[in-house]
Amino acid sequence: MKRTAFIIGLGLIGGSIALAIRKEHDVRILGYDIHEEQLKMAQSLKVVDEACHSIEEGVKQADLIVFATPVSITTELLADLVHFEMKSGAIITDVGSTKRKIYKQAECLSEKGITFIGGHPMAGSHKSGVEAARAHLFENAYYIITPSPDADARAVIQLQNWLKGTKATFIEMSADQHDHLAGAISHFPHIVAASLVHQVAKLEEKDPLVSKLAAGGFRDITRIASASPVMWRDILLQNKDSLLHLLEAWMEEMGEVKSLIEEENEVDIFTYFEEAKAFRDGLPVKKKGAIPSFYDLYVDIPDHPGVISDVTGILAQHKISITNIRILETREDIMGVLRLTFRSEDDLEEAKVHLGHHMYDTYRI
Ligand SMILES: NC(=O)C1=CN([C@@H]2O[C@H](COP(=O)(O)OP(=O)(O)OC[C@H]3O[C@@H](n4cnc5c(N)ncnc54)[C@H](O)[C@@H]3O)[C@@H](O)[C@H]2O)C=CC1
Ligand SMILES: O=C(O)C(=O)Cc1ccc(O)cc1
Repeated sequence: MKRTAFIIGLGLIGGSIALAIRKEHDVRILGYDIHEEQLKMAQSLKVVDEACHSIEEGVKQADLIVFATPVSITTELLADLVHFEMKSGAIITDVGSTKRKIYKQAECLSEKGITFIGGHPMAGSHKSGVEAARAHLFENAYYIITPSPDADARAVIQLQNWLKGTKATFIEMSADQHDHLAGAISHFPHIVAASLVHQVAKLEEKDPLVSKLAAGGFRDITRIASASPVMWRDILLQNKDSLLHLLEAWMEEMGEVKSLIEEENEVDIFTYFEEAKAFRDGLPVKKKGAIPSFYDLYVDIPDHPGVISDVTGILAQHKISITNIRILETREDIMGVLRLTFRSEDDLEEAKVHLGHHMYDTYRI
């Protein structure tokens, strides 16, 4: 008899987890989503084998239960689990971007002998929905798990075995530490990205040219502002304390930057950027961390007709897929830069070698 996994919430992350589980296990995957069309789509994309019409229906059959709903919903749904029949030895986990409130809510499960181990794959995208789900979404990313101090070590290992198809690196920490760190490197940057977009949107009311000019750096730093507002509303509400501290610290720092500009303090303004650059340049690239797992390779390209098809042709010849391609700069008479995004570190390294053989200069940032 095949083991059964049950995924609740068949969006980007629930779908990607289901695909990653199937890659490594001969398993029956059940799914439930409150939105009928997501459920149907998940079935037609073969992300799940069977659709359940209620959470209770899936829970009683499952060896692994994964909550992949927005964090406020996960918190609510966990409370219902105590009323449901469950297989002995079943493991329950979640993928939410916040952990403290979910961990607190799950205490009522451990009191009943039900195993809950919280989790958060630290990779994803600004896209939503099962159509965007990919088995390799979490490859090389960190996958944080937040077991309670008295969690059964065997259950923690079993969970990692269930999820080994993610090819992520598991790391354990407390829910408090998770929220503190994720607040700084993931949640707070979303507030900043959204605020930058608001600032430009206000300016556009006075000068519509501004959004036409908003290219390059502005687009890069605000990409995450295109993510799901429901998901991010919930994250902010669930990590309120960490985010309020971060906001205070940020406003204080902006006050200091303001003074440096008012005083035209050349030395300290230079140092501000120099120190930020040194820290940013020193962030791990190969070992993917909190920064999501994008494999970007930059290629210097001469301004010459046919150069892009030459680059893509070399990759196609060696059967290397690219997930994204973008020309960052082309002006007359100067070299342009092409940004190629790959699915994995191996693809990127291989591309580097083959492009190098054809005299292309490549680098990572
Ligand atoms: N998007 C990302 O990059 C990442 C998201 N996460 C976390 O993963 C979780 C899911 O996010 P995504 O997959 O991106 O969102 P999504 O919007 O793609 O999927 C969420 C799914 O949950 C379903 N849902 C909502 N309420 C429900 C309910 N009451 N019962 C059953 N299903 C319900 C929705 O219909 C939707 O299909 C969130 O907790 C998020 O914090 C974690 C890592 C990365
Ligand atoms: O789109 C991006 O780069 C992200 O920031 C993805 C992301 C979103 C939420 C998470 O909890 C983890 C990763």
